[in-house]
Amino acid sequence: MTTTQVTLVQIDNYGPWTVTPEPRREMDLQSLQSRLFADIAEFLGHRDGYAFFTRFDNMIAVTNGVDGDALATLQESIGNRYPVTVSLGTAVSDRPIDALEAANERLQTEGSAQDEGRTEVLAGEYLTETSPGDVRIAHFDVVNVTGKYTDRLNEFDTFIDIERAYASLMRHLRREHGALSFFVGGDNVIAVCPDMPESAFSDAVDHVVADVDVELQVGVGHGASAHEAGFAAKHALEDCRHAGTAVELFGAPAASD
Ligand SMILES: Nc1nc2c(ncn2[C@@H]2O[C@H](COP(=O)(O)OP(=O)(O)OP(=O)(O)O)[C@@H](O)[C@H]2O)c(=O)[nH]1
Repeated sequence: MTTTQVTLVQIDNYGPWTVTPEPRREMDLQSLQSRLFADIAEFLGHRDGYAFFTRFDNMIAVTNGVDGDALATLQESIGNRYPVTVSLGTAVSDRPIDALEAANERLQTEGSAQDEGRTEVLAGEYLTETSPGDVRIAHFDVVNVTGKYTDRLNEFDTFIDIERAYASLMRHLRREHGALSFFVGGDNVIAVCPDMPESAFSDAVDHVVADVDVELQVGVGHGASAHEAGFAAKHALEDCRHAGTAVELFGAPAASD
């Protein structure tokens, strides 16, 4: 059974800050947001967590193995170095969407994202132990994106097709399984999944072909942390490339089939 620890990172009162005392230059906001994401990704990555940029003002992280003290250090360091602060809500569940819901609620009950009195909330529950079956990651990519898209179409039309495939996949996995899928660049989507049978991954690939006519392949891995599971998934994806298969599982077998 998977046990995913999810942390919601929310920039405090960011909307008002972006327009005070008047609207700020857009590229200044973009560089602030990407630097903040890079810092959070680096901090959590060194502790074997994964961070996803999602909307940048809110980011979602898988933090199995990271405790409240470490997150407090992250929060303090951001407060010292940036003109904004962050709140961090964390929760644990067997389904990633349920962990995120609970993490989100921890911030929502403390006040609005645009409440100037609600800053630097650090709330949550943290796993005290980790085990190899806790995190399951599925790493999807488009089969031969270079030959079919990058070397043939202009970048914007390629982007439209990749985003359509991402939207189709993320909705399907959210609806059917409570998984959280994130576009991570290029033609890659990383899905944080609960226990799912192998057939669920081939169903997801079939769904995207039928829905938007984009062919995906996927490697699936387990681990005690996001890094361990994600690394195994990358190896499984390499197996797809070599074997020409759509789905490969790495390590422990899927829960049931
Ligand atoms: N985030 C992330 N991006 C990757 C990774 N591997 C490749 N990419 C991105 O995906 C793009 C396409 O690379 P590939 O997926 O290897 O190319 P492809 O033509 O689809 O080849 P096949 O996957 O073998 O079918 C690269 O330009 C990178 O931007 C990865 O592990 N993580």
